[in-house]
This record gives sequence, C-alpha cells and structure tokens, in this order.
Amino acid sequence: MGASRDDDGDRVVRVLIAVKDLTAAKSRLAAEFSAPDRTRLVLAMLSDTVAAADAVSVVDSVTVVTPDPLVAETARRIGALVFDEPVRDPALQPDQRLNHAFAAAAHVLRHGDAGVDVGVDVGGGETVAARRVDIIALQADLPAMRSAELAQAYAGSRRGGRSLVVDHHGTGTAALILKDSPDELAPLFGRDSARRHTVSGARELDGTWPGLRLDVDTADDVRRAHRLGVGPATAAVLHSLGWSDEASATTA
Ligand SMILES: Nc1nc2c(ncn2[C@@H]2O[C@H](COP(=O)(O)OP(=O)(O)OP(=O)(O)O)[C@@H](O)[C@H]2O)c(=O)[nH]1
Ligand SMILES: C=C(OP(=O)(O)O)C(=O)O
Repeated sequence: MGASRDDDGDRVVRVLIAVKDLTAAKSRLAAEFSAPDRTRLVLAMLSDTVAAADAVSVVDSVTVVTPDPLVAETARRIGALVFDEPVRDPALQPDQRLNHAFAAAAHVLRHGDAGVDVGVDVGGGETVAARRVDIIALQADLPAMRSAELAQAYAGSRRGGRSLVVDHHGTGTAALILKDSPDELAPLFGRDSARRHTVSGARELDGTWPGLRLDVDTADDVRRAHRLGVGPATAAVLHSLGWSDEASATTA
C-alpha cells in the first residue's frame, strides 16, 4: 500500500473482498483437491490477491468481509481489515448472501458506522464524504493478478459511477469499481454477473489484464493461473502438492 490518495489529492480507495465459509468454499475444486487442500488453496489465493491489491499505490486499505474465523485470522495476519459478515436472512439465496455481504461492507467503508472512522473529512456532509471513498469490489481468487493490472483498471474506471472488469470466461465479474459517486455499490455478483452489472449501468473496462481476469473456480483455472504465474503463497501450496515451480512468478 502506498500513498492513500488519488491524483486529485481528494480520494480514498478501498478494496473489498468477500470470502464465504471455508466448509463451503471452492466446491468446484472438490474432484481434484481434498477439503484440507482446498482450504489451504483458498487462503493462499486470498493472501496473494490481498498482497497484490495492497501494493497498488492508490489503495488505502483492503478489507475482507467473511463469516469465517480462519479467513478473518488469515486476513488480519496479512494486513487486511476484517468486516464480520452481517447476520443474514436464512431465506437469502447464495448469490444474494454474497451481494448482501459486499453491499453492507461497502456501505460502512463509505459512510462509516458507530465506531468506524470513514477516514475522510466529513465537512460538507455524509454524502460528500462518501463520494470521496472509492470502492473496488474484487474477487478473492486472483492468484495471478499483478498490481499493475489493478492499478490500470482503477485508473481507467469512470468517475461518477460503476465500472467492471469482466472475467476470463466473459460472463463473470473480476472487479466492480465505484468511483466518485454518491450512489451505492449495488453489487450483482453471481451467475452471469457481467451482463447484469452492465445492464444495471456499469461500464465495461477494456484492458489486457490476464491475471486480473483469471478468477480461479475450477481445476483448469488453477492450471491456467499456474501457467501465467501465481503469487508466492499459492505457489507454495501448489509446490507442496507436487506442482512444478517452473511457471511461478511475482505479482509485481
Ligand atoms: N462473505 C461472503 N462471501 C461469499 C459468499 N458467497 C460467496 N462468497 C465469495 O464470493 C466469491 C465467489 O463465490 P462462489 O463462486 O459462489 O464460491 P467459490 O467458493 O468461489 O466456488 P464454488 O463453491 O465452487 O462455487 C468467493 O470468493 C466466495 O468465497 C457469502 O455468502 N459471503
Ligand atoms: C461470483 C462470481 O464469480 P464466480 O462464481 O465465478 O466465482 C461472479 O463472477 O460474479
């Protein structure tokens, strides 16, 4: 993490990452990875994603929203902030839970809460203060993301609204960015989220960002990320599972 303000000297950029309960995480990897290995991989990918996001000079903080104590402990250890997932309505569908968690955490990061300092001068009113806090909602499983990719995506995102980075499949959302806007994040993650974010007004960002776009859901995605070069935590887990180190690279 470097300087905490954008070029105009008046912006705070906060990255927000959601991680669900580890017992339910990465079910699509179950055929090729045991439950303990999936847990190690999820935590390692989270660590590499947080480290790469934290190294972006305009990023002020990285917050992980999760209901899972081990995820929370890992996040704190690597320097992220933790937002406890709010108690949820059991009737919510899984994607609604994810979006509820993102929306609640984003609201607190922008508007503050009892005891939470939003970190900006609230002179001019809460809406003006919130407008100075930009949010990058980011997938947790981007082990091949380079900091420069995220920096470019943020720099290219539009002011006054939401922008998105479509994932490598072309259907999902790797990142949703809210910049210089009085509006809320309004996350619509889940199946077909790229289309839903676009239809709801978010602008698709154009850029050659293979690592940023590569969210890992399947064993093929793990192989793709490994070929592209994963961060050190993910490389260490894959190495321990017998994967060759040849393709490993840094996330600079
Ligand atoms: N805090 C929080 N994060 C969630 C929730 N549901 C999903 N996520 C996270 O959002 C991202 C995408 O979620 P999914 O694709 O549903 O789950 P996954 O663990 O990546 O993969 P599968 O189990 O194979 O679907 C992952 O980082 C999840 O950990 C939730 O209810 N709360
Ligand atoms: C939740 C999403 O991703 P995935 O299910 O691919 O992890 C999404 O792209 O909105």
